[in-house]
Amino acid sequence: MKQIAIIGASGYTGAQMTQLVDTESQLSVQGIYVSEGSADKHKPLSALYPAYSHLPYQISPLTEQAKQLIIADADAVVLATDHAVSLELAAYFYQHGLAVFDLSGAYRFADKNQYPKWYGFEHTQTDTLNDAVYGLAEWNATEIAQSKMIAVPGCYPTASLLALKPVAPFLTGTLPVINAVSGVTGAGRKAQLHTSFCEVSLTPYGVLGHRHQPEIATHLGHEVIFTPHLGNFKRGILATITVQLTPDTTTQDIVKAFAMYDNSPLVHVKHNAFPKVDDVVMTPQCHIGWKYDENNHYLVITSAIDNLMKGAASQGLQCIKIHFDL
Ligand SMILES: NC(=O)C1=CN([C@@H]2O[C@H](COP(=O)(O)OP(=O)(O)OC[C@H]3O[C@@H](n4cnc5c(N)ncnc54)[C@H](OP(=O)(O)O)[C@@H]3O)[C@@H](O)[C@H]2O)C=CC1
Ligand SMILES: CC(=O)N[C@@H](CCC(=O)OP(=O)(O)O)C(=O)O
Repeated sequence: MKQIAIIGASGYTGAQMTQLVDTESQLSVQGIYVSEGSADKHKPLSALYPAYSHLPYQISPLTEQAKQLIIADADAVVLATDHAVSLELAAYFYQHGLAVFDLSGAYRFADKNQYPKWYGFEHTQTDTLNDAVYGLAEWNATEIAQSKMIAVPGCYPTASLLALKPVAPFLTGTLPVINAVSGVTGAGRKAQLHTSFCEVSLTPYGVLGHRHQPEIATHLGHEVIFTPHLGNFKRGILATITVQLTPDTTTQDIVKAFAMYDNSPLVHVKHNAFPKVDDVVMTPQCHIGWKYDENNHYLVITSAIDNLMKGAASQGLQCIKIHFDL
């Protein structure tokens, strides 16, 4: 039995992670935590999320004493916290010998020079960063098994990379264009004006400047144009990607490329049929649909995930299971 501590458990991804770990027979929740000064400390999780009334967990403040207890009792820590919070906590628990599964972006770039521009901080934890691997579960299982420092990918990068990586060998100099729409839970639980009910209306944001553009480009090995949109629904991401392939690429080449997912139970690929967000909401799955025009060599791929599941918590759980060989 592996003991998992979940930090940031009152937030959307942390609460989802708690529910997922609770259902696993070989995993146990060591404890669930928020910041020391949190308004939610000492509350039962079910007080925040009545849907989790069957879960017995009480939220604890992450005091010095709680950290010592985690180090003594837990095998792994899930960080469902803001990037700047994860930056410090990941290094702290990793250096104390625990496996760390960080849902934030604090360890997703190997190059520390990327962080000031995209995350607004200097990466001060270079020893831990050097050992970090990117937890794209279907692609990096060997690395995830071998390292105790796993940077779980972002939600948009997960949807985009699962769709694009199989066809990477056929890309040309023309940049793939990714248009993606996310549900509002993607922005987290804390109140913000732009995610309040009366303000949300389908719109692009972060145009030519979102931090997931370099994350996708880095882990694809090819520059991309990425435009995220906020949609007026709670959960889910739909990314539609248009890409020009080399002139000798055939439909059969693409069929073969996506066949790499034939043994991946969580990725479903269809030719000439496209997914809907509702097909994947509340599931750990990624659904991909594609169509190719052999005359102009343009491929359109659509990828759908639940941002809190395959885009965060359930991919984190996949990484935990790969890492501990469960
Ligand atoms: N939402 C999504 O779809 C996705 C989110 N992510 C990433 O996952 C992380 C969590 O996101 P999300 O769940 O949406 O965020 P939320 O804002 O919903 O939750 C953040 C959690 O962190 C806690 N927290 C804040 N400061 C500290 C601290 N110093 N110590 C311990 N706990 C702290 C908060 O509680 P309190 O403030 O009360 O202490 C809360 O429980 C972020 O890095 C995000 O970028 C990644 C993929 C998808
Ligand atoms: C709708 C919305 O606001 N989405 C978030 C992405 C959430 C996510 O994936 O966070 P990471 O940065 O940890 O990957 C955003 O665009 O910032």
